[in-house]
Amino acid sequence: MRTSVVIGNWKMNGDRVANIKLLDRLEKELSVQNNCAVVVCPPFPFLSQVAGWLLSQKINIGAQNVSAHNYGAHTGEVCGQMLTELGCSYVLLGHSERRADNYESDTEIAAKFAAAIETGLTPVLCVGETLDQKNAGLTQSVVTGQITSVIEQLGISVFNKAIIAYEPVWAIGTGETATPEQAQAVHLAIRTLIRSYDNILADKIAILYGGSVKASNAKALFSQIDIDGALVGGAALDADQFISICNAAA
Ligand SMILES: O=C[C@H](O)COP(=O)(O)O
Repeated sequence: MRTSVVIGNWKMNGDRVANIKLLDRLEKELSVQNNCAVVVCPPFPFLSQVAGWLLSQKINIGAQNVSAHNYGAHTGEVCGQMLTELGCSYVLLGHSERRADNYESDTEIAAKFAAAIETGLTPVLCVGETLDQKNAGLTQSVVTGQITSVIEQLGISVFNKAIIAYEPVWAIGTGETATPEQAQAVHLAIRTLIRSYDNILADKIAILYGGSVKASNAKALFSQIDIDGALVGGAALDADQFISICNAAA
């Protein structure tokens, strides 16, 4: 039995007043179960505020990015040690918005993955195909390539302390969700890929779905055997929605 994980990616949203309103509701109303880890990933400037507010520790904190480097002359970067010092235990890596907006390559993502592991953060490796790739029948080869790139650079064992999030790019922020069956097929392919390297790890690793997850579709997605939770964007900013999604996963 794998532990479910629901991660709220706030992306570049929030302000100090709205954050408190949202966190206050989550702290009061989330009945976190042992079989479901809940994580929120605010923008860097709010990490300290969020860490100071979440005193019950039933909600974990993640960052949306990390530098591949340690301390030093890397202007504008934030290293893993700084994130752990602020209370982060997770970090999103390779989100499609960073792959597109910041031209992050698989090689760079693997370097960040290594830095995350070294500093005690749990990397959440985001993978997924664009609409053109989907229409060309390339979904599984794109996703396999993105994961294999990390395995080839770092070895399979780093995935013992990692999460994979399948996020079809065409479903992100569009309101269009992969059907539970479509998502399950890709999740199974990912687990089969991991199984080809390590059978025990394949049964253990959490594979999350992301892409327009909401209260109304969460239960059906989570009913699929290889969907272990969600990486939630827009709905993570709405307390009612996010709490419902967490309840559906628990
Ligand atoms: O990181 C979250 C994903 O990009 C999904 O975003 P969304 O739920 O707004 O579609």
